[in-house]
Amino acid sequence: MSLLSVDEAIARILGDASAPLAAETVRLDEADGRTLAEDLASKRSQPPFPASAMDGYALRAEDATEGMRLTVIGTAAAGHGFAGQVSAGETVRIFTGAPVPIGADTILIQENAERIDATTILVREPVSAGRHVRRAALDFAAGDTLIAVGTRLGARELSLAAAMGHGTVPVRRRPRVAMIATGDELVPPGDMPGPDQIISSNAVGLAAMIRSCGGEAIDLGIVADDRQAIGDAIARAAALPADILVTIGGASVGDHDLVKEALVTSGMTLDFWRIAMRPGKPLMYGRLGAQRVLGLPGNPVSAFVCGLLFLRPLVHALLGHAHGDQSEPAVLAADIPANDRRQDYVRATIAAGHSGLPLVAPLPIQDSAMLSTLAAADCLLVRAPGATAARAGDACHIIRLR
Ligand SMILES: Nc1nc2c(c(=O)[nH]1)N[C@H]1C(S)=C(S)[C@@H](COP(=O)(O)OP(=O)(O)OC[C@H]3O[C@@H](n4cnc5c(N)ncnc54)[C@H](O)[C@@H]3O)O[C@H]1N2
Ligand code: MOO
Repeated sequence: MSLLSVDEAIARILGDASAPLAAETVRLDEADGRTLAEDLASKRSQPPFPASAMDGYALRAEDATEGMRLTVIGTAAAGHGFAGQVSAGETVRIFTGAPVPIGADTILIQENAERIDATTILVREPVSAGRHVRRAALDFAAGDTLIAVGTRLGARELSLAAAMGHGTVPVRRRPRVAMIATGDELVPPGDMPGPDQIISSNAVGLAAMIRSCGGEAIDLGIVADDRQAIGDAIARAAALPADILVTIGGASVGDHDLVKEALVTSGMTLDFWRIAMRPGKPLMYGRLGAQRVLGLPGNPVSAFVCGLLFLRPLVHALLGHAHGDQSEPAVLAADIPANDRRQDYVRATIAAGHSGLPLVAPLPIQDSAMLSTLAAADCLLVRAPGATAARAGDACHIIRLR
């Protein structure tokens, strides 16, 4: 049986998400992690006036010579400028952030001024022209485009947007991802499993992955391995305004693997099922109305790796981000055997290498049910289909997990 390659599967999924979701306007305090939908230009200049960077005295550069006595004619504080003008032999007491008064062009820091009496100071050290004055628009000017479309907004961009005069920003709508876990054996996290049962661990991890790449996760819970129950859950999901439906488990060939059949009965157009990948072979993709359907295998590591390789790029594509190769070069720390026809994603640890490249050691057991090794891994070592045996010191490629 010839299986679809990982690259072809990614291309098919992303080909179905060529247009990003619509934009919406959100308040800045709700915009953390959102993707900017338009270039953002500044509504104002910063600072809007020449501003003092220090506490001290505003004066004219030519008066800033050692031993000079100056008359203090007023005070300028942040938020309270001095209305008058500074002339020869005059100074204004000034504080950090205050507008530099007209006529003054230099700040003498207070450590270098001696207060002689209530209205006189002595310049103790000379200061060069323009010192400690932030010119108007030093940071940015009105009209400057400072944050590019497609930027994921974080702490730095949000502060900048606020300073630019924006109270709201246009962002891409968050891709909504509904999830259904299937399996008679599953109980929700926190519940005590009965005999023959295990805890449904995949959805909570996938939800975290979805949120961290900019999507919104809607967990529809656990559904029994029953045609009717799965069909009902699919109908509930299809009625939601979700962009992606993720099913977990029941994707393989066993008698209880009913998800594909239930989806097709519900009207899904199947694009592909099963790919040349380990873990993750039973991956499925299709369309159910407006929703893209990603059928993930139930094995916890398979579900996670398929989430990383297919769901994350899909969410990114709906946010308008270009898809790039997630892998990077590394060096093997151990000999590894030849690969078969499936692209392998091997859990591995990273040590610092002499060449500057990460030195990668595969973990000894690669069972796709083992979450402890997934959590212990620093990266996935990517092995191409048909790759020959490789030796310690050989080049390789990894996808970082941390
Ligand atoms: N005869 C064959 N058997 C299997 C094949 C095959 O090609 N021929 N493929 C294997 C591969 S590869 C995988 S991966 C699994 C995937 O199977 P399913 O997607 O049908 O998953 P399930 O059978 O429902 O579950 C597999 C395993 O994972 C556990 N599971 C399921 N859901 C969850 C969840 N939400 N949280 C935690 N664990 C979950 C489940 O209990 C099973 O242990 O099929 C192989 N079989
Ligand atoms: O290839 Mo399946 O995805 O575990 O192990």
